[in-house]
Amino acid sequence: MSVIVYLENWEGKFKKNTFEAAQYAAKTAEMMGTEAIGVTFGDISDDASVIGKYGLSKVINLKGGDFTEFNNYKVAAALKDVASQNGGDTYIISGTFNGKAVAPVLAIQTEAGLITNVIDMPSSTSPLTVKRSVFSSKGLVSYSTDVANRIVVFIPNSVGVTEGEGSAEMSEGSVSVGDVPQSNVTDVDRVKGKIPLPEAERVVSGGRGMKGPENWGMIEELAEVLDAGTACSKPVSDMGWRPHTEHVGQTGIAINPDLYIAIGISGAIQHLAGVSNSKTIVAINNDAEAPFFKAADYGIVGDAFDVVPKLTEAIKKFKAEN
Ligand SMILES: Cc1cc2nc3c(=O)[nH]c(=O)nc-3n(C[C@H](O)[C@H](O)[C@H](O)COP(=O)(O)OP(=O)(O)OC[C@H]3O[C@@H](n4cnc5c(N)ncnc54)[C@H](O)[C@@H]3O)c2cc1C
Repeated sequence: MSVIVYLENWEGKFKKNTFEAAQYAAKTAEMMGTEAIGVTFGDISDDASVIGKYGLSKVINLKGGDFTEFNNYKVAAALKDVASQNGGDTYIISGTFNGKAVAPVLAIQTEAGLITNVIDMPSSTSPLTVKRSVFSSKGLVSYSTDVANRIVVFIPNSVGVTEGEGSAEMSEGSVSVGDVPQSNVTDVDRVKGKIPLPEAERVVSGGRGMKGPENWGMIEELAEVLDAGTACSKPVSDMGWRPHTEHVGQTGIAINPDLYIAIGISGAIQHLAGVSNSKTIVAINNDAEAPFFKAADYGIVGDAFDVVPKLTEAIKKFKAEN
């Protein structure tokens, strides 16, 4: 038995998600008394040895025509082949867009027990037992599988990363992926210069209380001083005030930042479904009865147009003095 971890890279670069997956796999392998092997695809421009700081010593790099474009069937087939070459029975995948596309295909290919939405390290590895978030984050369950192959898909930023010592060796591997279904990306509309929401450690979000798109400058300014991503409620993107890529909630993106600041958002259950996994929630609303205050760790009752510029200035001052 061994642990196989999908190490995603973005145009050859590793991000925090990759390190979190590496660390999750390394700790799971330690619990199982075995080794964890990372698998990454395509040309890597980053120094792969850095993965070792998160507990992995071995990374296999798969290159070639099969892996120049992302194809979830090919990635799944490759992970399965690496596992069969190395006695792998436990797969760790970060629940990114790509990770969520790979995991179910891999589950079918390997007849594995698939556990998604995991928010913590396993409490046991025999049988594999993990805590997962259910019903749009309104509940938690402990979930076990005793199937021979198992796949853990954890919610990004739910377990965090701690940098340690160590260095990983990356070697080129070869696998056979066989004939797999092909779906092609026909067009890419890239959002430039922004922190992608699923990876953001801090998010500043605006709702209908912002009155109109012309007022988003203060959301962006607060986001800039906090090095945060920007998000919005569904009506805001439906009205075209902000792009749909910023819509968070049950029907939008589910996020997991360390800090979520909700400005002029009422706190409807469908909105909370996508943001309530945030570690600290701050709500700013001029209605003291707004439901968001029940879900928030900190609340400011006040007019956003008065509070937000003052908050931005206070953070700027704090940063300048510290
Ligand atoms: C099937 C379904 C799925 C849905 N999915 C989602 C989803 O994924 N994401 C989502 O967000 N919504 C979703 N919704 C919509 C959701 O129910 C709410 O209607 C929506 O979240 C409300 O958006 P809001 O809080 O921006 O607007 P509002 O409900 O209009 O709230 C605006 C808030 O701003 C406050 N405010 C007004 N002026 C100021 C001011 N000057 N300063 C400070 N505060 C002020 C008000 O007090 C109010 O609380 C869904 C609904 C359905 C039925």
